Amino acid sequence: MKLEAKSLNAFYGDFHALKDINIAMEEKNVTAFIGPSGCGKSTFLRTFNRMNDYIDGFRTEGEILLDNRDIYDKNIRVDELRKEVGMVFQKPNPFPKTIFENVVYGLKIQGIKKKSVLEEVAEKSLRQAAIWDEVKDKLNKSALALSGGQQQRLCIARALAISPSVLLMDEPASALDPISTAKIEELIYELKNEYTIVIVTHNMQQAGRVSDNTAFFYMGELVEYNKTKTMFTSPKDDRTQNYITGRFG
Ligand SMILES: Nc1ncnc2c1ncn2[C@@H]1O[C@H](COP(=O)(O)OP(=O)(O)OP(=O)(O)O)[C@@H](O)[C@H]1O
Repeated sequence: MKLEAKSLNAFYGDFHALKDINIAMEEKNVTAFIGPSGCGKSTFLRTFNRMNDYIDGFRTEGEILLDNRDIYDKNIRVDELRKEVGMVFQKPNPFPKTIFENVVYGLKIQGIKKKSVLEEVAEKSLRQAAIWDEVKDKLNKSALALSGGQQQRLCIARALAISPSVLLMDEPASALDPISTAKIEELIYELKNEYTIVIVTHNMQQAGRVSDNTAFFYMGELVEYNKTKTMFTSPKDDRTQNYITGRFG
């Protein structure tokens, strides 16, 4: 699915957090959002599944389009939207339930009860998230007993189980060790064959490794958006150059 923002402004009360953002992200591609702390990356990411709706005083102007549909239109059902646009957070957040119950959670909410269907989707999602071999013999054990890296892959499996088209990832590897991080990065690379992925990251090397395109944000503005290779070798804006060479942020 294609993701676009047109003249998007976002506010937390009086604070203008996103300023006239225009961007079109390609389908089945990985887009990385980079920029110094507080520049609006997470705010922008969360507009794509309307996670900011829960925040008092938050409002947007302009459009966020998912395959040309404005997701802030009043006819859009947010629960339907979230089936299309899955999200993985910075800290793994499995529910205090079994591994199996975690993966099938979204399906059960949708009213799917048939055991064979749940088992099939659980296996498929856990395989896609590259964690099946590690958990297949303990599906009925608590998810909280898994390592941090395993929990994060389980959360990715949980997001995939509802068959989204878009996967939003907010610093999905920042709480993980290098080996788990490498696994998540490989996984992102695999998943882009099927999903449109947007990842927020503070790690320039990671953006370079996993993304096709990169968007650099600074103080609520989208400063530069380009192919990742181009952005990292010949940034157009001085602010991008300073950031990617580690001069600030
Ligand atoms: N719930 C909120 N209420 C008020 N202001 C907020 C809220 N969440 C974020 N902000 C402000 O909006 C701006 C953008 O925050 P955001 O979390 O999107 O930045 P970020 O680039 O993702 O930062 P980081 O890299 O540190 O996670 C910041 O100035 C922040 O203080």
